[in-house]
Amino acid sequence: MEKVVVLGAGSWGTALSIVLAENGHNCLLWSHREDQANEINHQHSNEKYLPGTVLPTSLKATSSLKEAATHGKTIVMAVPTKGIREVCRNVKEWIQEPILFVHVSKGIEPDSLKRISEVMREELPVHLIEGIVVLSGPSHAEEVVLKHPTTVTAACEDIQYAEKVQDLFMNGNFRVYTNSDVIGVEIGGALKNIIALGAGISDGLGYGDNAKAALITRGLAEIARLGTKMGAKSSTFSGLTGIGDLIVTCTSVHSRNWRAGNLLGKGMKLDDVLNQMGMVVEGVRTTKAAHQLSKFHEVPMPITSALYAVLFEQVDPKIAVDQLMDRVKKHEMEDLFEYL
Ligand SMILES: NC(=O)C1=CN([C@@H]2O[C@H](COP(=O)(O)OP(=O)(O)OC[C@H]3O[C@@H](n4cnc5c(N)ncnc54)[C@H](OP(=O)(O)O)[C@@H]3O)[C@@H](O)[C@H]2O)C=CC1
Ligand SMILES: O=C(CO)COP(=O)(O)O
Repeated sequence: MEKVVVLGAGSWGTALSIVLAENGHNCLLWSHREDQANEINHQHSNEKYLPGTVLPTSLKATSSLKEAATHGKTIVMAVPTKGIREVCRNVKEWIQEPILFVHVSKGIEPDSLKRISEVMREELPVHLIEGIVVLSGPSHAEEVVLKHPTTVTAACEDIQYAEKVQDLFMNGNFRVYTNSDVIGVEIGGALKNIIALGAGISDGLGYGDNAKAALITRGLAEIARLGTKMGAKSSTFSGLTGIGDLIVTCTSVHSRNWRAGNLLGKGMKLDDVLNQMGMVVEGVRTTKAAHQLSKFHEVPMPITSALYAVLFEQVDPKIAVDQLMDRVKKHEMEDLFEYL
């Protein structure tokens, strides 16, 4: 039994805390809202983020970051990308020994263009980091709490830390693989949200399965094109954190990115969509970051550019789709030519 703390009591932080608590670990879940920590401790529920889910009584919550930071030697960061820097800055004040950090957030920081593990290394003193592992894959919180079979990947350049995280989380319903390609796992997990927004828009416009299959397949091509340029292994994109997460996010009604895209496709304005969602829609900020990355690395990313135009330049979604279809002729495998 290990002592593990999870920072961030939204859907994913809570679902992962349940996995850890039910695996027999002493898991403490930190919420930045005292009322939510009280609800978890006394009602054994988190109605805003996982309605109807009964939390194990062994799962404890706190709103004290000091208590959380001194609970054990493993910290799972489960706040949205936008909150990672702030939480790292605040928690490091209380940490007293090297910590194995696990992050589960799927995004890229706009402007700095940093991946989450890079942001964490910028904010946390090196002597406080035992290792940083990214845990990612096709895994909607709503299905994890129902104990439906789920597979994810724990990635770290130093595979012993990925294996430690595999041991912590793995059980009969939650299968964890390991990988050493941190760049590929982080890029795949972050950029699939852009394509999921696009798939939602396509469905909202009333287009069918042909269009969605096209978005998933050509979306993967542009994610891999950028990712490999950034140093990822191309094989990672055919794994759980690449095509696996793309499939689940583009096809599931649980996906906040798909749902947000669907409302955009039906004509709702972005601000109204985000207000209505009430949960994080990572793909919006990541579209901005990926658009910047594609320019920086001079990698064509037509679907990302179309999404950028819809989200930030008020281009009508139908016109954006027409423009994607009207692009110049291409060979499907042109990316492979570079490697032949
Ligand atoms: N939900 C899922 O199925 C999965 C999510 N992920 C990823 O996990 C990350 C977290 O997502 P998820 O849990 O779903 O998001 P939610 O929107 O469900 O919850 C976010 C939680 O983080 C809290 N929070 C936001 N900003 C801060 C901050 N600065 N400091 C402290 N707490 C903060 C929110 O608090 P408040 O209530 O006050 O807003 C809320 O409790 C995302 O990057 C997402 O892509 C990955 C796999 C699956
Ligand atoms: O990453 C996820 C599933 O793997 C969750 O996706 P959403 O953030 O779109 O709900």
